[in-house]
Amino acid sequence: MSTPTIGVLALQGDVREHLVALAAADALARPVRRPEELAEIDGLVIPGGESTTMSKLAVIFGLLEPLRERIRAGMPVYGTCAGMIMLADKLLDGREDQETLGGIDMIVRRNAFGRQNESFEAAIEMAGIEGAPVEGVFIRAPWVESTGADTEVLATYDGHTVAVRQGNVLATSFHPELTGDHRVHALFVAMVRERAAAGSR
Ligand SMILES: NC(=O)CC[C@H](N)C(=O)O
Repeated sequence: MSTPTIGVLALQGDVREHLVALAAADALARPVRRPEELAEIDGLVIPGGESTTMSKLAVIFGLLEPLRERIRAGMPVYGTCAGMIMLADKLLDGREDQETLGGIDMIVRRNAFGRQNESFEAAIEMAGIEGAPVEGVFIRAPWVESTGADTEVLATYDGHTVAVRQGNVLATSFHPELTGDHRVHALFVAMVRERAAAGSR
């Protein structure tokens, strides 16, 4: 496959950092704000930021249903922090009217680490990432409270699940886009390539 095009949901949050990390991991990266733009991408990153705002803007921009549809149809998606929250089938401690896209059979607790410690860094051993542990940057981060049978736990910290994958959907509580280490983005770009290769077979 030629270089995959990967969108970064650009409603709110640390969009620019993801664009840089994706480009470093050999993808064509572009911001996505409008439903029409979904037709042009092979995969999508949902950045960190504030999930309540992102959810509100996704409704206003008419993106909620189109995004849900693409995820159901198998488009690879990677969510960091607020992005992980957006990918949860079920959410705890969300705002009452907060919508998620879903995509991973898991229950995510919003601001779970935040209650203990607003932000911190920790070395994270993550399945699928070779070599040294990933530097996990946690900022008012969620954790995964429980997962369904088809959801793979890729990493834990302090007994809590902080990285998961279900099929084509990947999520981390932490922010690899802030560290200059592009291995997690490279893992996601490989998922996008695999999916595209399977589709063209
Ligand atoms: N760094 C982050 O993305 C924080 C997530 C934020 N606490 C939320 O609920 O959306």
